[in-house]
Amino acid sequence: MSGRLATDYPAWQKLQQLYDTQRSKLVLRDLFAQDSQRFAKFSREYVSPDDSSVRFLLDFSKNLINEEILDTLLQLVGEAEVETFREKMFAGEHINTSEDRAVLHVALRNFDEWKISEAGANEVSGVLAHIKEFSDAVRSGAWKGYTGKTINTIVNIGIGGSDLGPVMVTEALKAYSKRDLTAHFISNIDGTHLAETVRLCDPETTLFIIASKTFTTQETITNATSARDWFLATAKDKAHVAKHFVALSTNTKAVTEFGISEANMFQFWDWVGGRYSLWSAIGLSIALVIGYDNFELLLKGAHSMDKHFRTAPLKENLPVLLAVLGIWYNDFYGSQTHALLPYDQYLHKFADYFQQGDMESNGKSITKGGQRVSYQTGPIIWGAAGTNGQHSFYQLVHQGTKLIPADFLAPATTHNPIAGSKHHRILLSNFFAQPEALAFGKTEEEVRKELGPNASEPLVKSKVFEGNRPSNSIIFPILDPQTLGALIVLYEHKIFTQGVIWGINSFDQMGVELGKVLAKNILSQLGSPEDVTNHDSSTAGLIHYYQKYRKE
Ligand SMILES: O=P(O)(O)OC[C@H]1O[C@H](O)[C@@H](O)[C@@H](O)[C@@H]1O
Repeated sequence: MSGRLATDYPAWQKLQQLYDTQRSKLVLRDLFAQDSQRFAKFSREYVSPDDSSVRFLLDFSKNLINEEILDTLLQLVGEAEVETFREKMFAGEHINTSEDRAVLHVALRNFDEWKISEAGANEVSGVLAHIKEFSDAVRSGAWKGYTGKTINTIVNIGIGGSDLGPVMVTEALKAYSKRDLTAHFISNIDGTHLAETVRLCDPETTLFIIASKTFTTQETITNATSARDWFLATAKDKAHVAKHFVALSTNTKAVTEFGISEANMFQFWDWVGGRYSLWSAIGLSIALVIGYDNFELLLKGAHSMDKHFRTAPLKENLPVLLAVLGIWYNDFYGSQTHALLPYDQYLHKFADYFQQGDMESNGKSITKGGQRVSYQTGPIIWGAAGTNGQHSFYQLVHQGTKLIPADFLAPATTHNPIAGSKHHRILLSNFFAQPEALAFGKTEEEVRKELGPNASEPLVKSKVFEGNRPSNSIIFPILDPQTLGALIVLYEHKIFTQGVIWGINSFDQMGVELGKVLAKNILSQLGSPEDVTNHDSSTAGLIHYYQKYRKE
């Protein structure tokens, strides 16, 4: 029910009891030793309901759970009415209550399969056709710049959801990219980002894509204006802007005021949240880089996971399973963070992407009913591609004082089988070894045996790995567009499920709005020290120091 506190559910109380009474028995070494069927019980294979070549294995057996705990976690999903809310989302009900909006990113990849009556949902295929037509024209060379040259560079200017999805996906699917089309992404308002990027561009062959749902975001509009100035410094005539600037937005008025014609605007709708927008017109840069057909496959893979989420029983439902495992650590073990650790260089932006996806969605402390929650909500999401992380932060994950649940992801087959796939075998041996080491550690006895009788006590102790650190492992045949689509949606619906259980609105971002307003106020006071008013002494002191030393 909207606004209910998670602690009100009987299953929540039972989970607390289970945690209190069974925690000491939840030792992975013992759990595996006692049950030869543990892997079979706690792993599931996802096979796309639309294309059986798209599949992956989720192994969640290395979690601190038993069947009773899993059943109770799933009971919680039932009591929180996740399935009812899920149907409300798919039906286009306004589940984003604070903004009175539908949450329909699922409609963007629906290919008219499910009937969705919300205004705009029937326009999706038209925008996809526009994306296809335009991306084909640029990629084939038919679209020319103002001097008749072919476009060989695209620059996406956007921030947050209008940047991270395209960045992550174009990196993830680089193996499918058109290698003679270079893609850059400018997001930061720091002029360095723009300056260093345009150094690499030729105005005659560069296409700027201004990506902003609202078309009012200060960073994006400022960057877009400066990019246009840079372009016009060479092109001179404003009429040439039409061949080099397109916009992705819901705000036609602001786009045309900026000087981009409606014909070069790709629409989407207010029911697409920024962090869920890569499936919309915001994905234009993806279609340009990997081609429209591959973009469509990405959407198809996403839709298949929507279907799975909508139809699979809770116990088989992968987003639901990931969600409840997360809740178990976040709310009962007190874990503050969750690591995403892809063993695939192409996925090196995956954790960055879900940092926004998860933390902007579930970083809330007020329920939909307006009550302050008395429990933990969204975790801190972080991570890096393996094996790099192993040589930086894994030490703490293995032997530090914190419990850090982690998801390991890897492809069975690499796109780059160099040295006869030797690299990939080494990579994957690490992908298998790390969860194993985290789960089972190394006992004092094992260390003593290894070091011999003369080893000092402190050395022995320092080499003990307590183990019992939980993880999920996800392994898929190869990172292709459909699989990537499915993996992204796996996490999207995990986030959705958790948000419903916590009773929060996962689809607004009021915390981001405050920062924007405050910065605008300060910007108007930066001129001279007398203008700096209504601040605490710290903020005023910092601004004064800046005013003293700036050179412009
Ligand atoms: O696409 P826009 O409107 O420029 O917004 C960019 C970003 O702005 C804010 O940070 C938030 O609202 C994000 O969710 C959004 O993705």
